[in-house]
Amino acid sequence: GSTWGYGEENGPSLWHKDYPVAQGSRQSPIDIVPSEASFDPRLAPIQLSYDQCTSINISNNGHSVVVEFDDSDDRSVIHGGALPNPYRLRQFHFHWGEKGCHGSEHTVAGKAFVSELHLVHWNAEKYKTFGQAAQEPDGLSVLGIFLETGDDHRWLHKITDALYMVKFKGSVSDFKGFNPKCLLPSSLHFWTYPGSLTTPPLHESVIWIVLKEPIVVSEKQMGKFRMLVFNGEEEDSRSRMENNFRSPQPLKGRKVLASFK
Ligand SMILES: NS(=O)(=O)c1ccc(C(=O)NCc2ccc(F)cc2)cc1
Ligand SMILES: [Zn+2]
Repeated sequence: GSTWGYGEENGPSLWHKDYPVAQGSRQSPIDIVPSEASFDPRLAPIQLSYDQCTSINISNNGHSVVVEFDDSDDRSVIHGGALPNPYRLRQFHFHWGEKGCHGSEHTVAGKAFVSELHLVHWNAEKYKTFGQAAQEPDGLSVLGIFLETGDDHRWLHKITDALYMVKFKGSVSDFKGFNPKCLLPSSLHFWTYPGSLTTPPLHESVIWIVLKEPIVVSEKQMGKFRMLVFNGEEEDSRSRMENNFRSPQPLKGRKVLASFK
């Protein structure tokens, strides 16, 4: 089909036809091999200054569920790691699999998790707009957090309770007062490497920061993500939103740095 997706006809293995950078030298996600990552003591700890963050809405963009933030000033930023300066929080979204299967994008020594949360930030100190930053090698930074199944996550229900309002592609709903700090694991130990957007246009503009420690959510909570659909309300093709992940891409000589021994 004309637009990209995760199906047989428009999925990741076909994206290179419209987006040749799909076969580039710094594509994401990757398989992170801890034993081959280099501990770098110069990496600053990750700091998330999200206390003044302003969430605006939650929406279904036909590929994932996205919570957007007001990024008109530096009220919510990430800094540390290998970042040259603070990067502004713009949105977060998830990637997940089907029931009982894996759905993360990054893997750790070949192990995939049930889902992966991406907190997307951009270098507003250097670039005027997100769109411009998204085309620059140091323009974006995405914080990746793995989700594994176990007990209910005490705060994730704030998101899963809102999913029924954005079942169909193109639906948007108010979503104010949500601080994603509640979705962080206890340790901010991370790996970092230069990569790309994991969906088209696949721009090679992301400094990835992937947390080692997953957060725990219940299978029931994950099930609520799977009641979303890729299609719009008026379309007759009904397809459950699941397996919206790209698989690991070639490392092509990149070095993965670790913030911990
Ligand atoms: N899964 S991920 O975290 O890697 C990811 C993050 C953001 C985007 C995005 O903003 N796309 C729209 C877009 C892309 C480039 C632009 F220039 C403008 C909008 C895509 C993928
Ligand atoms: Zn993502």
